[in-house]
Amino acid sequence: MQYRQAAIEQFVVTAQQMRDIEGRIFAAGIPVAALMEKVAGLITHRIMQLFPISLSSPLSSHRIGVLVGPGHNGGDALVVARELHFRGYEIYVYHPLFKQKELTSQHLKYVESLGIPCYQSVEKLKNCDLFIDGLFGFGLQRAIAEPVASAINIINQSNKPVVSIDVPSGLHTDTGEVLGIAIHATHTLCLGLWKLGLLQESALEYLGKTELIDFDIPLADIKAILGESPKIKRFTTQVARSIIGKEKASTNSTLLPRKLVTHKYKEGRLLLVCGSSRYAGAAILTSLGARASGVGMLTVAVPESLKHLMVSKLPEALILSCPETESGAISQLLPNNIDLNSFAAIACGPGLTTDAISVVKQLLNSTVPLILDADALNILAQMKNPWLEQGTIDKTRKATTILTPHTGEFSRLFPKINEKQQDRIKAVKKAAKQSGAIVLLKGPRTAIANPQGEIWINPESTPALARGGSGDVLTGLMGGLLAQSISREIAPDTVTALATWWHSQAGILAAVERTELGVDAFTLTQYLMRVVSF
Ligand SMILES: NC(=O)C1=CN([C@@H]2O[C@H](COP(=O)(O)OP(=O)(O)OC[C@H]3O[C@@H](n4cnc5c(N)ncnc54)[C@H](OP(=O)(O)O)[C@@H]3O)[C@@H](O)[C@H]2O)[C@@H](O)CC1
Ligand SMILES: Nc1ncnc2c1ncn2[C@@H]1O[C@H](COP(=O)(O)OP(=O)(O)O)[C@@H](O)[C@H]1O
Ligand SMILES: [K+]
Repeated sequence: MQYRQAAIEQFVVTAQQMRDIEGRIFAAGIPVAALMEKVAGLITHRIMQLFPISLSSPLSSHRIGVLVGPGHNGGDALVVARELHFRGYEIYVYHPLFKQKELTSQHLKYVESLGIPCYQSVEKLKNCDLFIDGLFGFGLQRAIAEPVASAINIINQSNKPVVSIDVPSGLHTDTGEVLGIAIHATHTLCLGLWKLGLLQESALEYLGKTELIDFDIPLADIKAILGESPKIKRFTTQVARSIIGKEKASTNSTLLPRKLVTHKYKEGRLLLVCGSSRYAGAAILTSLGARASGVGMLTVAVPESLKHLMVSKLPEALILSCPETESGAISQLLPNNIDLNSFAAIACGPGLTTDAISVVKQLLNSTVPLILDADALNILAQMKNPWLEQGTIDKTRKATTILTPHTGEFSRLFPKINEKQQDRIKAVKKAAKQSGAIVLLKGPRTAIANPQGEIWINPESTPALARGGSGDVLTGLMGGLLAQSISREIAPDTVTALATWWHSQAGILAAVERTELGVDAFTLTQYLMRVVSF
């Protein structure tokens, strides 16, 4: 059961994949109507938990407006309407379109026969306290037209809670794009498997709280369509925990438990290259992110003028003071005697300024797993390196390369990928294939792709992280994890996703305790450890 839940929460489907899975289970014999009853029963149960008929209910009355579209999303809504009616709720149905699928039309007929008022004007539902949105699900094909568009507008203006069945009506199931207008839900009960569009940034403002209603689609049918190892997955807390599961914890259980017999160099040697006299704080924040990862040995290369500051902030780290340019950036060389290939991983970029170009070139020539962020990405973009278009960065470097752009850095690095902005998942997939690197596209729904087209999506985050310096923390944390992962055989794209998950969860925890405005980047570093002491 636990295995099923963990697996099902990871899967992500397009509308076509959902249709294909649905097709298999119908072909195997389950009647469409039986499945609809089952699904709608689960939705009813959940709505009754969220909005019970009791003194503790968030509703002032129990009048519920049910919005019914022409397809099976509308059919689900009608079964929910019928069941809630029998449970004592006062139901009003709005069904704007005459042409309905057969099953939907039958349910409407029965609902009408029960004396439940059914209207073609949404105005008649104006006294309802709650709306259930069954206008369109994954069958929405084109922009919403009148009269439904105006009805959605009225519902959105009402400021009442709205529970959307499967997806908020009006959102494209795959891209999350708004097709004309969309329902602003307060709750989205996604049916069976997570729809890709619900993980796209453009959908976020419309979703409200999201949850999956598992209706027991056999895993074999899911795997038959998505493959044994699905290409797109959500990086859930269970995934993070399963990484622990691969190791036997010798002492207390933390994210990456250690063997009893070990030493600092076995627990990861990380080199950070960051900071300038202009952006000294970036070097500190990146280092504190790395510190929180538990990395065994941290070395930080900074311009020589930052050395004392860094020593005072990070007494445990080895600070390499590098010669600097007139502008205060790290210049041509790290100290000559440094053997870059002795590190398990290198992370470079925060606060560098674009004057540190020679250093980035030098690091690209190393054969160590390398994370490039911030100005290192801007430098890479300026270099117009052919690797970015030939998919050969990893092969040429003979080591993993991880690029962590936000949207602006992404468009500078990959100017030719002018996918419709909505489909960030498609864009990051193309970027990874085109460059041969692992690419992490930052934002409210960060997505990570490897060159083989495998994608992790970080499903939870908080706008509290939209704050200068929080990306620097991520780079350090990721560097520390990457350095430690080498001996643990965790794939680098998984490490990238693990760092992203950890960073977001720390932001969420900090925002709960301190509000969204209380999560400055330094504070964020102080919350990281609390997330993973499971
Ligand atoms: N998969 C599963 O396992 C299960 C799925 N279930 C449920 O089924 C839902 C999917 O049902 P669905 O395929 O009938 O599609 P749905 O979204 O209701 O609407 C399609 C209808 O709308 C129409 N239409 C399209 N665009 C339009 C527009 N702009 N303006 C006007 N009309 C438009 C289109 O007709 P068309 O005009 O294109 O011929 C068609 O009639 C799914 O989301 C879930 O709730 C569960 O019951 C059981 C398990
Ligand atoms: N609205 C948001 N919701 C969730 N996470 C966000 C949001 N905005 C930014 N973030 C996260 O915060 C971090 C910001 O990184 P970045 O843009 O590089 O900032 P900086 O360079 O100032 O450190 C990224 O991890 C990003 O995913
Ligand atoms: K819907």
